[in-house]
This record gives sequence, C-alpha cells and structure tokens, in this order.
Amino acid sequence: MIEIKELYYNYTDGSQALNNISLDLKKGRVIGIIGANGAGKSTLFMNIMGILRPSQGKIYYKQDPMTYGKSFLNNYRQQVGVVFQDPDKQIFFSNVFDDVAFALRNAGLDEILVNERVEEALRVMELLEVQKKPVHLLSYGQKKRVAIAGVLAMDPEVILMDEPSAGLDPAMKEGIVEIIRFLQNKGTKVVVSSHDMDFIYRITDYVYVLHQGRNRLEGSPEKVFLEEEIIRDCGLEIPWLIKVHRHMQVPVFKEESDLYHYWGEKSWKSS
Ligand SMILES: Nc1ncnc2c1ncn2[C@@H]1O[C@H](COP(=O)(O)OP(=O)(O)OP(=O)(O)O)[C@@H](O)[C@H]1O
Repeated sequence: MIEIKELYYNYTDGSQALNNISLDLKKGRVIGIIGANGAGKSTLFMNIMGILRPSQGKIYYKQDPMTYGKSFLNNYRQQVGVVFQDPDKQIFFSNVFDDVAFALRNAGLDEILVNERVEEALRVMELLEVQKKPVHLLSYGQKKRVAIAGVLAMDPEVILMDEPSAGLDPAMKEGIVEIIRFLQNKGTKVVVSSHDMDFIYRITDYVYVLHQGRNRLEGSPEKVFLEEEIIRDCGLEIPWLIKVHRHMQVPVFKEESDLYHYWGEKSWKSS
C-alpha cells in the first residue's frame, strides 16, 4: 500500500508546507487527515498523487518508491484516485456520462466495459437520472457526486477525498458517509480530509493530525480526540460525542445510536 517517509515539501516562494511527514496507510481502512487551514492537507494529497514532487523524502507504493515517469504515474493513477475539494477542477466534459467515462476511455478500456463501469458508478452515486445532462446545469452537490463517480468508475485500490462533505446539505452529507462505508466494505482504502470533526470521528478508524506542516498526533479517533489540549492547539474542534463523554460521565461512543441506546437502558433501569 502507500507509505510516506520523512516527506518535506517547499513551494517555489519558499513556504515550507510539509515538514517531515511520515504516514502509513496500512494503519486503517478509512484514514482521516485533519488540520486547520494551511496545515498542509492539500499539499500532502498532491504529493501522494504525484502532482507535486517532494523536496525531500519518499512515497512508496507497494514498497516501490514513487517515480515520476509517465508509465509509473499512469499505472499508479489507475490504482490511486483523488476527489478534489472543488468539483469544477475535476469535471471536464459537457455531459455527466462522458465525464464519468473520461478516465476509463483514456486508459483504453473497451467501450462495452466503459458502459458497464460508468452505469454502475452512476447507480451507486444516484446519478442515473441526470446522466445526459450538461454538467454545468447540475447543483454543487450533484457535481461533487459526478467527481466521485468518475473515481469510483476506475475502481482504484485507494481513494483520496479532499473535503468530501464540504458545502453539502445533511442528506447529501449522509450520502457521502454511505459511499465511504460502501467503499470500506468492498476493501477500497479511503483517505479523507475534512474540517468537520464529527464527520471524521464517525467515519475513520485511524487519524493523522497535521499542524503547520508537521505530524502532531496519530491514532484511533477515540484516542486522538481525547487529547483535547493538542486538538484545540491545532485549531480543531472536539467531536460532540467526545464532549458528551467528558461532560456527562458516559463512555466514549463512536456512534450516536450507541449513546441513545445506553441512555435508554440507563433510564429504564433507574425507573
Ligand atoms: N501554490 C502555493 N504557493 C505557495 N504557498 C502555498 C501554495 N499552496 C499552498 N501554500 C502554502 O502551503 C501551506 C499548506 O497549504 P495547504 O493548502 O496544503 O493547506 P490545507 O491544510 O489544505 O489548508 P485548507 O484547509 O485551507 O485547504 C500554507 O501555508 C499555504 O499558504
């Protein structure tokens, strides 16, 4: 899988965006990369995709160091997909179907297979009804789903999602949670960055906290978010289920439903 060792990245104006970052995607099935604005998350994603080249340090894919030749990157990007924060940066074609088919056609897949893969991705993303629609007429949330469908259709081993839930209404956000669970169940590794700590707490099983380009903390979300002082120092929020644990003397629950179940049982016993 992907392993990053002692990665540094400096922009041409001298800003040091990544400062000795190491991470190993084997550590979780859904991995969270969190940090305040400017912490280095997008720069890290662009390094992982081979869009930016580290100033120092290495990225390994299945134990092989990343090289930046066309053939390595073409093969790598069929196995490692990215959904950028802004769907307009990812969508190139005028209609939904062709946009989702773009990378598959580019990889030279047979048109019958392209149709099968695209239809499946459109079905999963609930986009079948708009497949003939020009992309520029879609809502922001629909565009975001088109961008995800384009990556799903490639069926990569790893999917990076930069702020997948940003700007979405609650129903659409819930849809993203379902997609991540669907990917997790089928064994696709998901790496997700977000400013929404409740979302990260709920869907990840391992979290890396970045602060000013450095690794500040890592571990299970239950462990990481109990480090309240460090989390706040990194400019991040504490998820509400951890606040409830702290202030109401209840166990640490991962799911809202577990908390309600616990409360239900407690009040039943005391009545
Ligand atoms: N093109 C660039 N040129 C110079 N500096 C840059 C460039 N892009 C980003 N930076 C700097 O690199 C640092 C990391 O930025 P990055 O966009 O990776 O952070 P981020 O964690 O993704 O932030 P956000 O949460 O706001 O998206 C910041 O200090 C930023 O100002």
